[in-house]
Amino acid sequence: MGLLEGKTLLVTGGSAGIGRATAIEAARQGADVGINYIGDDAAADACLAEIAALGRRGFALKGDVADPETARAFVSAAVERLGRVDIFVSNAGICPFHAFLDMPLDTFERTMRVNLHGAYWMVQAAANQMVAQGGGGAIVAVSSISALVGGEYQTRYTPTKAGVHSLMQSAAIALGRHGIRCNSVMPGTILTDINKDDLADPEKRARMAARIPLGRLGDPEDLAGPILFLASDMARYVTGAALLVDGGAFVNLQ
Ligand SMILES: NC(=O)C1=CN([C@@H]2O[C@H](COP(=O)(O)OP(=O)(O)OC[C@H]3O[C@@H](n4cnc5c(N)ncnc54)[C@H](OP(=O)(O)O)[C@@H]3O)[C@@H](O)[C@H]2O)C=CC1
Ligand SMILES: C[C@H](O)[C@@H]1OC(=O)[C@H](O)[C@@H]1O
Repeated sequence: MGLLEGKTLLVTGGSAGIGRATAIEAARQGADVGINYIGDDAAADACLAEIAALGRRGFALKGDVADPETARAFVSAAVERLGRVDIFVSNAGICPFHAFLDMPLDTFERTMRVNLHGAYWMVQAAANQMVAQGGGGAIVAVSSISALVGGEYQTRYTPTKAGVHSLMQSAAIALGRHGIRCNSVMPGTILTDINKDDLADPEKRARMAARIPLGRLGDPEDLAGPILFLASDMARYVTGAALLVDGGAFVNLQ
């Protein structure tokens, strides 16, 4: 029997990278799965096909997480298609690399709106559904090692990841009385589309890899287990926690 047998799980940014790996592993573990994405219809369809091949129900909702209306639509679609929301994974995010001193206003605002505002409205919509249906629930947000350490070209990104971590801590307090647990994962450097341009520089890629005691950059599938553990009943007494999933990069000072 799978870890998530009989549960329903929603994940934002489920068409690619960490969200996609999480969606597919959740289906493998017995969950029905709804994914949100913003643009890549073919990738969303491919993910749904994998969920169906695992014998689970799935649906996709296209929409921008920065728009609070997308959160309401995603949760409504989940109730209509899957009946309820047991687990919510807030994952969608962007990271346009740019220098600090000439940061364009629109790059700053877009990153805040997608990564932080988007997580806030999505988590609130999912929590309202969990409270209304009863029986508790689990919320996992994808924060980052970047909540704890900086990046020269990530000055509008790292505060959003610290904000997501903080949101899970406060939501854990607000929702504990409803039996809803809220935790975050903090990935290190994971090979996905979000950083393929940045890591195309072989020198930077080698420098990032050299910092990792486990000897390699991460793959999206490395996150699925930790996310789904926190989402599962095996973590029933864990809330307000943050789990680094970075191959040991953070602790490697010297
Ligand atoms: N990769 C890494 O090294 C790390 C990533 N993270 C975090 O992990 C999360 C996932 O990143 P990752 O898997 O690498 O990224 P990817 O670029 O591989 O995937 C991003 C996903 O989010 C979707 N998406 C992007 N913008 C929006 C939006 N405005 N509304 C709805 N969906 C959106 C994309 O949809 P579509 O396919 O349609 O474009 C896609 O499904 C992010 O929050 C990121 O900050 C944290 C630490 C490290
Ligand atoms: C996109 C970056 O490569 C990635 O994003 C994060 O949150 C990590 O800290 C990496 O810098």
